[in-house]
Amino acid sequence: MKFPGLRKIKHYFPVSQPKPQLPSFEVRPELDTYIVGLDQTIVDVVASVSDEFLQKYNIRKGLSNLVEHGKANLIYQELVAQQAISDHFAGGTIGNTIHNYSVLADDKSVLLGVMSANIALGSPAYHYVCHTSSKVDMNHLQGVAGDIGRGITMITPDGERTFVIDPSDMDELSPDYIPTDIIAGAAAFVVSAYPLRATDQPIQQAMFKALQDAKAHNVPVVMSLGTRHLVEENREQILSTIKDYVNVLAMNELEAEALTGCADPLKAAEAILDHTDMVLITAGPEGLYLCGHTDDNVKRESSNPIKSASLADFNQYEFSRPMLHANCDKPLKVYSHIDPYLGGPERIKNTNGAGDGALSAILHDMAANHFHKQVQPLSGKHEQPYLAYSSFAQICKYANRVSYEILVQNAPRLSKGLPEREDSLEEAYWER
Ligand SMILES: Nc1ncnc2c1ncn2[C@@H]1O[C@H](COP(=O)(O)OP(=O)(O)OP(=O)(O)O)[C@@H](O)[C@H]1O
Ligand SMILES: Nc1nc2c(ncn2[C@@H]2O[C@H](CO)[C@@H](O)[C@H]2O)c(=O)[nH]1
Repeated sequence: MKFPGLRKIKHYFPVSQPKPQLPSFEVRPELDTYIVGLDQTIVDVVASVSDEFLQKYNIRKGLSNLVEHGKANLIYQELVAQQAISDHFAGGTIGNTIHNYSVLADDKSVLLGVMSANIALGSPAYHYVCHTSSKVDMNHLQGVAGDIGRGITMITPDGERTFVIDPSDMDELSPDYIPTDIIAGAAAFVVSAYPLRATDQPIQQAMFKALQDAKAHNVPVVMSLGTRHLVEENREQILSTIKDYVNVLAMNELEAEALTGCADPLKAAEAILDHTDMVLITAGPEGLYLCGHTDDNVKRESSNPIKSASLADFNQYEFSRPMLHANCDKPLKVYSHIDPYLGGPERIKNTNGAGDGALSAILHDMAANHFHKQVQPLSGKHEQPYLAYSSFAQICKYANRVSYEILVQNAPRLSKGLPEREDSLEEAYWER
């Protein structure tokens, strides 16, 4: 607006400066750096159980078991009677990932999924909202009449977690609730393979609409595989989805084996890189692998000890930065591995979400690159269209560190960021 006439003293409001931006929790695509996640909205009901309890209900240990409502209720009631339930946490593999991203990056993300339209105190939806970062924008969720999903998370004495999923309305997400403009402006779009087992449910179409939007707007697509038997049972569909849409694929070593037939994570990564650009394989006490592509012209040699396993000298170029295969003149496969941070915690409270934590660190690095490119487009860091801000080796360290933080707490979601001194994507800190 033009100022109405001149005044002797200062203008009453600035006319030449842009209107100051008021803070907003809602993501504004043209102003914010953010990632978007699509998920089945699930609350984790955490309970301690014995191995016999799992056998009694014929539940496959270590996996995510989809069961019908009646059986889930029976299990839930028995756990209540045994006073075995310790707490309710917000869950969902992608919900966890974007929450953790928002905590790490101290920045916004958008959750696409369903939410109970009327939230009663103590309901699954109530617990979900209470335990989600305020930086996760939930304005685009679809209201539903019923409950969100309930994931009974059973922790056996060895610290392993096993899920029984009661879906309720979690798969009702309709393609009408996929905001193309929000996806188009994102630094990354992240989804899991879980909706692929929701046969004939609206969430599958919603997921493919979101994938198409991301692809159409060159937004990197990140997919996590969920759980081993999901991959075994939907292998062909998962493979074709990866080939058509996915740039970064995350999984644990069991899921990698189910997908490729290779029990060896390096060999599995090598095979998967024929279909996608970058791959994260977490391997529990063996640490994690981050593998991908870089252009031969910009490859950088590692100064770490060079390792050989099923691939000789596999980490030779781990100081390179990840690129999309399509952006490389001469694509080179790059492999990096790291052992658990400090050898792993002395006592693991539970492993639930450790893999999701690693993925959120990768997303943070990718979003940091997107942000840096927006504010410093001429920087030497963007001479090539890199996929992430840091090198493979550096991202490994960060991802590993975040997993450790999840292992030493009781929940799959970070309640706070890393200690301030470590809150850094810079290589310098980690070298000390
Ligand atoms: N027993 C362990 N000892 C040391 N570190 C561990 C252990 N288990 C997990 N980690 C760390 O956590 C990371 C991720 O663990 P894991 O491979 O168990 O993930 P995941 O199976 O995908 O988990 P989730 O599906 O619950 O998110 C590992 O790469 C490693 O750094
Ligand atoms: N979206 C989704 N998340 C799941 C499923 N089963 C387990 N999880 C989540 O996986 C997380 C740990 O990786 C937990 O917080 C669970 O809520 C599922 O079927 N769908």
